[in-house]
Amino acid sequence: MKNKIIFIINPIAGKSQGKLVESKIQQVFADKNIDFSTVLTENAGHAITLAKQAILLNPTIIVACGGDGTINEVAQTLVGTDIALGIIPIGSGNGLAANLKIPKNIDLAIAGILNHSKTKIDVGKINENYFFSNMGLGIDAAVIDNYSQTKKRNFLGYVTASTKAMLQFKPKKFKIEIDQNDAFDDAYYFVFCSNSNEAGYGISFSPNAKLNDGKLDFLVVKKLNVLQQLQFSACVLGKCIEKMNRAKVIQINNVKFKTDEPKTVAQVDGEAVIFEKNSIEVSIVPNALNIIVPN
Ligand SMILES: Nc1ncnc2c1ncn2[C@@H]1O[C@H](COP(=O)(O)OP(=O)(O)OP(=O)(O)O)[C@@H](O)[C@H]1O
Repeated sequence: MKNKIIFIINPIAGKSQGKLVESKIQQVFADKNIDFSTVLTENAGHAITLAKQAILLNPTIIVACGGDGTINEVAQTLVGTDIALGIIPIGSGNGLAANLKIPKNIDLAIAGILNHSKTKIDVGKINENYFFSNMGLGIDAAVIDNYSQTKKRNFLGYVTASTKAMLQFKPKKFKIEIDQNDAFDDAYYFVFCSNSNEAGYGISFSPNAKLNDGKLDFLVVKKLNVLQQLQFSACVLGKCIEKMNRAKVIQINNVKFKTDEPKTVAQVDGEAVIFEKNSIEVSIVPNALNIIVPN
């Protein structure tokens, strides 16, 4: 079947290279006898609308050009369809693209859209929505919440947001049910479910996670004092959190979080999301997304 490719480009992702990417795509694809088109997002959430409109045109591939937030919006609409997701990673963190070994170099990433293989990956589900990389309810959610309020969409922005979160964060109380069994009931510093093995910038909280193992890697860390928080940061950098005795790492199918708080701030694929329910359910949907990766 002849490919028809639609590129959805976030112009403000990462270093705001969206327009440059659009012109490079047009240069590369113009003489390739491939049916393609490009469209730029205009605001947060717009990629969902654009992807729904794109699906009506019967493409074979929709390419998300942006970071994990843009990928999340585009891929939401593709779960369970035959249309494959492509990625040109021009975000700041680019965790999912790193796991899929999609190059950050724009020219190489575009070349990988032309010369690709198809595969399937698992998809995470949080209440009614999907995630593709990871979600969290602890300090990471506080970091992302701070980051969403900063204008610096780069590593320095994350460092500033992390420092502020470390100074202000109060552990969150959850009753946690795993695979239909009561498992934990405590106050937590870190609560994280991951489909992918990278969270962005080469940082990993779940180095053993696999995108196609039909499982989520679940990590909880009980509340920590200041020294233990420093140990946690060192363990994140050393990719060995599971060695901390206040941490538990388990592979799971689903998890339910119950809280007495009226609102819970979560991070979902690196974007802050507020849940106004006292129950949050997270599960894995195996092989639910077609994806293309460079050959
Ligand atoms: N034109 C736009 N103006 C403002 N925000 C936009 C626009 N288009 C998309 N967005 C929003 O920008 C946010 C950030 O996008 P994205 O996650 O792709 O980049 P990033 O945060 O730089 O990368 P990463 O998530 O990999 O760190 C998303 O929430 C998306 O909805």
